[in-house]
Amino acid sequence: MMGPIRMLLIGAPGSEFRRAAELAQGAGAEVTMADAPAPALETLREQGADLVMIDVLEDAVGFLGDLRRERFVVPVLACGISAPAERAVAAIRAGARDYVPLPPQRELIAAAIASVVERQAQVRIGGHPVLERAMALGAAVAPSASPVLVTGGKGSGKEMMAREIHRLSGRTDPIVSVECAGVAADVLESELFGHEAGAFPGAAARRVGRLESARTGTIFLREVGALSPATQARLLAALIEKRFRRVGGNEDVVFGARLIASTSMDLELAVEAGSFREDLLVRLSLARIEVPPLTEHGDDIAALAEHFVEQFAEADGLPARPLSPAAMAVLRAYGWPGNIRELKECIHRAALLARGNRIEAEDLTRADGSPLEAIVSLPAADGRIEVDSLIGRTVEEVERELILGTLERCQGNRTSASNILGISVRTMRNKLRTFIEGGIAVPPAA
Ligand SMILES: Nc1ncnc2c1ncn2[C@@H]1O[C@H](COP(=O)(O)OP(=O)(O)OP(=O)(O)O)[C@@H](O)[C@H]1O
Repeated sequence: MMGPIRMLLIGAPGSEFRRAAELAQGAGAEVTMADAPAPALETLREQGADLVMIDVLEDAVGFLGDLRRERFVVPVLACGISAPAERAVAAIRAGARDYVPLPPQRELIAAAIASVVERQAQVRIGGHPVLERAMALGAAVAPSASPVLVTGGKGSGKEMMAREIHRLSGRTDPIVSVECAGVAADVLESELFGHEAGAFPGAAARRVGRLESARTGTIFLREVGALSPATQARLLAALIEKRFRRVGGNEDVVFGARLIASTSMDLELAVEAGSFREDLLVRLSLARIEVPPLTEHGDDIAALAEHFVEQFAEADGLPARPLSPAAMAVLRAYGWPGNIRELKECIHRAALLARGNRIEAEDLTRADGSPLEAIVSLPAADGRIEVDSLIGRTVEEVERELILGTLERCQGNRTSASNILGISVRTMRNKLRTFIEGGIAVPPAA
């Protein structure tokens, strides 16, 4: 079970607020209403929430301060009925993500929920054997209680894999996902293990952590390599003893959830560098699944791109615009260092920027705005290759130059170059070996 988004609405009950709750429920959220910040904090301590919305007529700034002091990590939206601008600004300054005017618009509430649901997206695209092999491994380990380490490049689909393993595990409690990178060590410790009243100066009351709220479901730790040494030690002890204590507590809490951790860093290197515990890595690595980079299942690019086009069109309430053949060729030829997430963001930008009734090659850009087209090398626009300059050369020569030229463009990256050329990495390696044996210089591997 994935579990619906838990949304907490804080404000005096009124028709606008009821409307916001109805819209949120309509968008798939499970809504809890609190008529003031104090009972809302109680709810957060006991059961947490995925998204909070607070009326700026309440003390939103004070509430955001309480969240910080009690080390909660939860996105907060401010809202209000023609509220004075300074109240909205103060809430944003105090850490609210955004301001939603009331009465609420369906799209705004849906977008707010979608930003949280993004992580829960269920539709999995792609049938390339390389990805299927990894998925089969995930399915094989799903029923066991053993921890799983999911490795792979940034944005390659590690969380997607974790959710798939959870889905196939048969566990009825939810999967709870925690981001470990970029969160202060003490905040993360409370987030994971909870704390008792008085554990630290801001700890006004007991708080249940995510390991506890996952019950017998799955706890997913994103970028586990970012855990502090103290939290690593606590986590290892919890895995061994199947129980833990809340921060500042002396009562044991049963740890019944299954742990799945992801990393895009090389944890063996982190062990060598002394920043990650070897005993924890050994325990996490009992079941290890490598999610392949997008270029290794390049045949899935078209289906993924079309899926994202439809997804964004639906979210914006617009008709989906197809990708032109030239745009598709650029997508296939690009190296995708940021993998599926980069592809998804690229399609999102293109869907917003495209002016015509198709998404064209020039609509595809990287996050810095540079056009993808300029980065990839493609045959002439009409799809035909300029042959005049090639006449007189042997097929073998042309093939060699094409391979070496592509490899150079890819800064030596064998996988990207093979994908662009439409050959397997093994064929690429064999060709390169022949070139080297023939005394021809080959760009070093990236
Ligand atoms: N097979 C797939 N089909 C459809 N969408 C996918 C697929 N794999 C990943 N995605 C989407 O791509 C994005 C990145 O995936 P995900 O968050 O699982 O990657 P990650 O490797 O965990 O990322 P990070 O390295 O940032 O932790 C998400 O929006 C996810 O929904």
